[in-house]
Amino acid sequence: MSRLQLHDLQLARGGQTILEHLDGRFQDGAITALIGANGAGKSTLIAAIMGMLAPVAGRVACQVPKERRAWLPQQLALDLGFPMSVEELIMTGTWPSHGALKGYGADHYRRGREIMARLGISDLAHRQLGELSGGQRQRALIGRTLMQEAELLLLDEPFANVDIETVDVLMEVLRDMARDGATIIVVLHDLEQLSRLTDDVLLLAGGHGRWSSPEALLDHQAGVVPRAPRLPLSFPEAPHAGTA
Ligand SMILES: Nc1ncnc2c1ncn2[C@@H]1O[C@H](COP(=O)(O)OP(=O)(O)OP(=O)(O)O)[C@@H](O)[C@H]1O
Repeated sequence: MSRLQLHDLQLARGGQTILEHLDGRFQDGAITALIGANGAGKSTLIAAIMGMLAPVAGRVACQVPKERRAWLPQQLALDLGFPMSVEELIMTGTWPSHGALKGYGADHYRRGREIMARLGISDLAHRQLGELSGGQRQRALIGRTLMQEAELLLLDEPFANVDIETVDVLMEVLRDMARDGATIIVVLHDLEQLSRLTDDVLLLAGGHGRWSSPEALLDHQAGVVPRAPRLPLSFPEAPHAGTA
């Protein structure tokens, strides 16, 4: 089953085509790695999937309701300087379905506490976001998507500037969300993380997309540079239009 499909998608930025003839299905309950060199078009594709960028041609078919779609940008892109506690942030996860003005019920608060316990941040509930470490902040942000009951989750380098223990916790939570049927797409640059976490790979290169498996990608990388720790090093040639 796939609730997110790309059909001959063409995307442009500033009048310049960035990606074209992009096809494929993201499987429900699977975690897909989105990889590619800087400027390959990863953020552009994410913007299109989130409905923030209209395609030049083709389409994104997404059956996940808007209130169940969540997008977690790179931490650096987030302004977390405004006064808000960890608990308050997590509770905002109810906004897309419940509205921002209705206030929260006892059930919401109970779920919020369960989520913080699961993420190991209960003792930080009343801490301001600006006073958190990178790992603590990322746990809180993932907590918000759990509160939202996100069924489509896009994450841009979620493990950057995050401690090893937090990486383990977050990977476990993401795997659980996928097991519950969520479609998860994660921009990654780290091969080890990719092989631990993901089921599928969508590689962007040369304006095209190519689907692969983590195993095939790792085999290819091992042949190119033994013990290569980081992506991107070299990618298999992306097929040209019509040959995919
Ligand atoms: N608003 C914009 N106007 C014009 N060009 C843009 C705009 N945003 C991005 N681009 C260009 O589109 C191309 C794809 O950018 P995109 O941010 O999607 O790549 P990326 O794969 O996410 O890169 P990175 O790994 O560096 O985040 C780049 O050449 C970039 O310079």
